[in-house]
Order: sequence, then C-alpha cells, then structure tokens
Amino acid sequence: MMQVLSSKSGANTKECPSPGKLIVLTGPSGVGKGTLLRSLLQRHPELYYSVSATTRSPRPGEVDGKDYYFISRSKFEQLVAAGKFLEWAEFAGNYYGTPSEPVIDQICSGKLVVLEIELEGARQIRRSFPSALSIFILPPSFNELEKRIRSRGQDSQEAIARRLQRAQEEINAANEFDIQIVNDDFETALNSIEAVLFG
Ligand SMILES: Nc1nc2c(ncn2[C@@H]2O[C@H](COP(=O)(O)OP(=O)(O)O)[C@@H](O)[C@H]2O)c(=O)[nH]1
Ligand SMILES: Nc1ncnc2c1ncn2[C@@H]1O[C@H](COP(=O)(O)OP(=O)(O)O)[C@@H](O)[C@H]1O
Repeated sequence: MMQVLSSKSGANTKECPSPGKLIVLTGPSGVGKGTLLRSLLQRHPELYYSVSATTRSPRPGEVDGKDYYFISRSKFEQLVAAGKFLEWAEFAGNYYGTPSEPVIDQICSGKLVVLEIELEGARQIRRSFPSALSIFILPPSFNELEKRIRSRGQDSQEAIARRLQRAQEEINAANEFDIQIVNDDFETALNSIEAVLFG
C-alpha cells in the first residue's frame, strides 16, 4: 500500500512507498542533547542527523556543514522567505532552522531522521508532523543544568545568561512531548533513548 508522508499544511507533502520516521530531540540548552546525540550516532550510524542552519558564530572546533551551516542573517531570511525550512526559531539572539529538503528526502528513503532543536521549533514540528516522535531531555536539577552550561566553557557570559533565562520556560513545557528522559547518569539516559528508538 502506498503511504504518504505529509505535513498538515501540505507544504512538504511527498508520496513515499515506505517512509521512515521523524524524531525530535529537545530540552534546555546545556542538558546534554548534543552529547547524547553524538553517542547515539556513533552507536547507530544508520540514523540520519539533520544539520541545522544558524546565524550564531561557530564555537571553537565546530565545523561548517557538520555541526551547523553557519550563515548570515540576510541569507537566513532569504531561505525563510523561500520556504526552505521545515521549522525555524530565534533562540538567544540567533536564528536556527531545519533545512526541509534533506529531511523529507531521508524520511522518504526510509531513514530514521533526528532533529535536535529548541522548544519553539519542536512545537512547530509537533503541529505540522503529528506522527513525529518527540523526546524531551530533562536535567536532574536546575543547579546541575547551570553547572553544565558554565563548565562547557564555550559561551560568553551574555550567551550563558540568555540560555539560563530561557531554560526554566523550556523545562516547564516538558510534558507537551511524547517522552521525557532525565539526563542524570549519561549511560542510563543514552540507553533510555535507544530503547525508545529501537525497542
Ligand atoms: N528551532 C530550532 N532550534 C535549533 C536548531 N538547531 C539547533 N537548535 C537549538 O538551538 C538551541 C541553541 O543551540 P546552540 O547555539 O548550539 O547552543 P546549546 O544548545 O547551548 O549547545 C539549542 O536548544 C538547539 O537544540 C534548528 O534547526 N531549529
Ligand atoms: N549526564 C551528564 N552528566 C554530566 N555532564 C553531562 C552529562 N551529559 C552532558 N554533560 C555535559 O554537559 C555539557 C552540555 O552538554 P551539551 O551536549 O553541549 O548540551 P546541549 O546540546 O543540550 O546544549 C557538556 O559539557 C557535556 O559534556
């Protein structure tokens, strides 16, 4: 039987004989989403990680095209106007967005596609792709979250303050998502995500 992968708006509708699945990983900055995802990708190279576009400057060690596509605000706005993003949001003073085409193509080819995105984008995906599976990563406590953001040592004081300001609001929204996982012990959290994705 033919199945159709479609967004509610129809904007990303495409016929796919055997679509994969869209997974959304969200949670406050510093909770460990990126670290969990990197380990998950090492264990499961068959997963497709969607590389986002952002107007934020690269952190030391970040690679264009691998961690993010680092682009200017004007380029980002052009892409928004051209409808090239599946979702996008402004976070801590910068734009972030998921390029539509590769995600749709990969899902259509049967892949499990993972987005690692903030709250507003995750909400947009839930609205437009109700069949997506959403996972919210929680910190063991707010103090521990603050420690992790600070100890990562890669953001300015201002960027840290903006992330912490937003974090409580994000945590309060955890129950909107399908599954909540606390990232206290790293291996335990990683195993829980694996169990959700692969049974
Ligand atoms: N909506 C949306 N959020 C994104 C996207 N890519 C990354 N983010 C989120 O933007 C937030 C800031 O990311 P980043 O600047 O890398 O900082 P970090 O989370 O503190 O490491 C995080 O919550 C990311 O999950 C995207 O394509 N769309
Ligand atoms: N379970 C954990 N226990 C302690 N530290 C952790 C854990 N998971 C991640 N971290 C650390 O917390 C910091 C923030 O993690 P990161 O993956 O960058 O978060 P996010 O992508 O959610 O912003 C990093 O220094 C990372 O090594």
